[in-house]
Amino acid sequence: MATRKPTPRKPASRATAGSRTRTNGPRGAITPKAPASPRARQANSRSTGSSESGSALTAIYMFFAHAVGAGARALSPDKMAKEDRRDGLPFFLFLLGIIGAIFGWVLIKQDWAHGVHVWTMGALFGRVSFALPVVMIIFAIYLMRHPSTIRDNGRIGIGLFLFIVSISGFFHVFFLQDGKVVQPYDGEWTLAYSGGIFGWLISVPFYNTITIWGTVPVLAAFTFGSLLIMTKTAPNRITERLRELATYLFGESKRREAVEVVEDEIPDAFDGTKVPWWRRGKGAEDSAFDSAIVPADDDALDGLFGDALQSTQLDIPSVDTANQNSTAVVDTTATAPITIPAAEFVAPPAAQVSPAAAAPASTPAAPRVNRPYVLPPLAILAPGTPPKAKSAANDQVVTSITSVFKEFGVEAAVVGFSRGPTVTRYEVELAPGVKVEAVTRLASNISYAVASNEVRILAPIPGKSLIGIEIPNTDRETVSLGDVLRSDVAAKSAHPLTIGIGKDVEGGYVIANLAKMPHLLVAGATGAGKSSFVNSMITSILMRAKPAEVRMVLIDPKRVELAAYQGVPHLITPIITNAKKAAEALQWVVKEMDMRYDDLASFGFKHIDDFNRAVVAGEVKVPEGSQRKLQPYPYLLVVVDELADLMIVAPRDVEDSIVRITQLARASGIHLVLATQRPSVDVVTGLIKANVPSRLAFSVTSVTDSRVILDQPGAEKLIGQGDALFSPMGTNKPMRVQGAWLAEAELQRIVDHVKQQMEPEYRQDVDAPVAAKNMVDADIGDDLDVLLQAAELIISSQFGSTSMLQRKLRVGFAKAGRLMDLLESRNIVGPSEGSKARDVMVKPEDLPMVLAQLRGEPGASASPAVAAAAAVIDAEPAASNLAAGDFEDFIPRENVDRSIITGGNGFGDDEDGDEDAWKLTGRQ
Ligand SMILES: Nc1ncnc2c1ncn2[C@@H]1O[C@H](COP(=O)(O)OP(=O)(O)OP(=O)(O)O)[C@@H](O)[C@H]1O
Repeated sequence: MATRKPTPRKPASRATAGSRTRTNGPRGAITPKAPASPRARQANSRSTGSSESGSALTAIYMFFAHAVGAGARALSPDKMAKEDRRDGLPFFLFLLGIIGAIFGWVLIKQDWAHGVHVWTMGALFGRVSFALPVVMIIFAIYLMRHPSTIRDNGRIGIGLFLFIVSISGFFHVFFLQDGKVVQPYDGEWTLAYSGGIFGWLISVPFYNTITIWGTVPVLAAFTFGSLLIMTKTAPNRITERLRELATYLFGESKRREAVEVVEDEIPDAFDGTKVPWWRRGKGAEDSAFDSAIVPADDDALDGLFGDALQSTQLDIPSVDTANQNSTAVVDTTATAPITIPAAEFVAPPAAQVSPAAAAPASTPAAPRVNRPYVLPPLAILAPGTPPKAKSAANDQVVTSITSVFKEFGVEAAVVGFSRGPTVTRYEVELAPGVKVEAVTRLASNISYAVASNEVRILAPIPGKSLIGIEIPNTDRETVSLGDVLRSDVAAKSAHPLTIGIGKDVEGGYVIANLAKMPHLLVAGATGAGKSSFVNSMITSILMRAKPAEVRMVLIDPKRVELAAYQGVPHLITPIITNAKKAAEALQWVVKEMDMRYDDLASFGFKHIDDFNRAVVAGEVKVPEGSQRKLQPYPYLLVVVDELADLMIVAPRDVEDSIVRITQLARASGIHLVLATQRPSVDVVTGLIKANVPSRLAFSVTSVTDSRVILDQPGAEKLIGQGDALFSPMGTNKPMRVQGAWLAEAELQRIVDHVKQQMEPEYRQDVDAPVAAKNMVDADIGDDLDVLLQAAELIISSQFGSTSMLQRKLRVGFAKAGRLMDLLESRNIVGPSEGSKARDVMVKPEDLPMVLAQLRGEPGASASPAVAAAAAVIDAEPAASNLAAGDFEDFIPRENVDRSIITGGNGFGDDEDGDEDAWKLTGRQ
């Protein structure tokens, strides 16, 4: 066994000290960005000079760390953005491993080197220490390749440590000295050749009580447990995991294929490709659906080991800039996303069919895409202007405010400020007994002193006993969407509807979860930054969500704002640019919502997330005999870029649809974003406002507009170009944010990326539920019966005369003229030719079909003549509205109000009453 040797103390203490300094290096280096609080920043800047040499060392250290990290990632299939690297700590482990190998292996014959080894790792872990360099290097490489999975890496680290300690325990009970278990007082050399301190700690309590016969099973249980922790395996899934491991190592056996079809249908990625379980948690932080791919499993593990991350997320925005330089408006608890196993959006059954018994015909199995859907890399987005903690202008403003207080004899002082990208908030403290109004009254004097008419006073700053004076920066900073999405808060939020909003006044990132809003009203004057926000929002979703997770309906009556997104696979219909069709699309959304609710009700779920989770877990069973294959529903995001345009065309319908969607859609995973540059009461009606609880106000021209959006003044004081007040549901004090900016080139790159991944699959089935209902055109109104008679008369007689209609149908001249107009608008008769009878365009054999069409019956297909005529009519709006594309597939033809096409006045054509061609025939 081990022989005692002289203790080489010096090398050991040197090594320890070295370790300590190195540990500090990388930790400091990987701390994200500067703290947000101004005082902290000032403190930082004071200490900057003295730590210059330290930062040079850190830079050198990080240079080598990144070089090794790059080597570790060279063969990895996953490419990583520069900003996502976390090489500092893993490099430290790597260095330890190399040093351990040098001392423990290469220089083992040198007494001094051997001594160093014994006094460090040897004394701690015993004989296992000889294997530790390999373990450390492999773990370091793993960490370099998987930096974002902090939660998983922590778990694996704990499991690995327990594993090593358990093995040390084995060594400790089997490598005895003089037949006895080694004790610490036997010295380091003896410990090093047994199980070390850790081996002693874990084994001796058992050895002394239950002898070696009891200790070995206990140590085996620890070892086994550590493997379960490392591999994230709940005890009830061990056999399944072993089978998966066998599959991964040796491929799928034919016998298994037959048995485990169901399991194969729970894929990890969008396209259904399977990923070994130990990598499933990988996407937990950045891809919602990955995190819950095996929900039952995760729950079991979370129950065992806790899940601090999920349980600590809050419902309402939390401002924690001092700690993380980020403001989270994120909540993923209630609407925790689920895994969508199938690639495609699958239509629910028709509304009138009992959802549980719906036929599979309405839910066609979409073709499975073989290629995995890859989200765009964050590196595609450029960084913004580096934030400044302060500038000379800030000191100047502090002096100006202080002199105003002095001049007016107000006992108050500026005690600090926090500089945001657009404005700086100066914090003013009042002397005891001084009224808050003493400062608020001075608003215009302060404006005058700082030469800015956009001074906003907060009395008090929410959460602080201080008055805030917000004054625009003369040197604004651009907040890039890339920086916002790369922030820690964004990385931690797994929800696919999490979007980057921008930065707050303290320089913290503001991230929001659309699912929690659950609907958003965005308003602001023209040029204030509304469209830029809508772009950032949609791009955030393209960056973070796969089409199977989020689908979108984009309504862009202005035709240019959202055109860039045409063809992205998240769309369920081409971008809608026609206001009338947009109103109809909203009605379709209401139907989709109703169908989702039918499903929720019939399967007994309250929220679509619960339903989806249950579908993924295979817990939802369709009734006996039903062929329906259940699929999870993606979130549906409906974006209206100019609400005013819709409200002009069909105010009642649009308002009805919006109100219905906003009242109910939350639980069905449907979320609405309404943007307008006309925040007046006729556009943002009381009903709409009452049901859209989250608001984002950009600069507006009047205080009235501000009240319409936020129910309070403030937005009129904003300075435009993305400066906004954000009031998510549940907050009464809006927070000031600078919206994230996205350059057109970046947007184009992202759109190109997602378009390359997948073709859009526009909904083809939407006609089905609507077509089942008779849809009489609005312009026919109550005249359907008489119009049918008129059509029958004219088509069967092949004689298009208004007089004939007057006589045969016993209607007045005006009514007969209107009927003729209606028939002309449907291309049943030709245009008026003075006193001559009109041409009849439809043959008698097509009469039944034409009557069915007029009745709005489902399935009524047009005759070739009518179809050709209809095509000409349809070509008119399509030609002027190319982006509407295939929207006819989306809204059934029967639903289109053709009165806008006819241009008829409703009172007959140019028939002048003396048209009497009918009389000429001599018929009665
Ligand atoms: N977040 C931002 N950061 C920096 N500049 C911005 C930001 N948002 C908007 N801007 C600037 O303001 C200009 C107008 O923005 P945007 O087109 O979004 O306004 P809008 O409110 O949509 O106007 P409109 O209603 O006329 O379309 C942009 O061209 C850009 O220069």
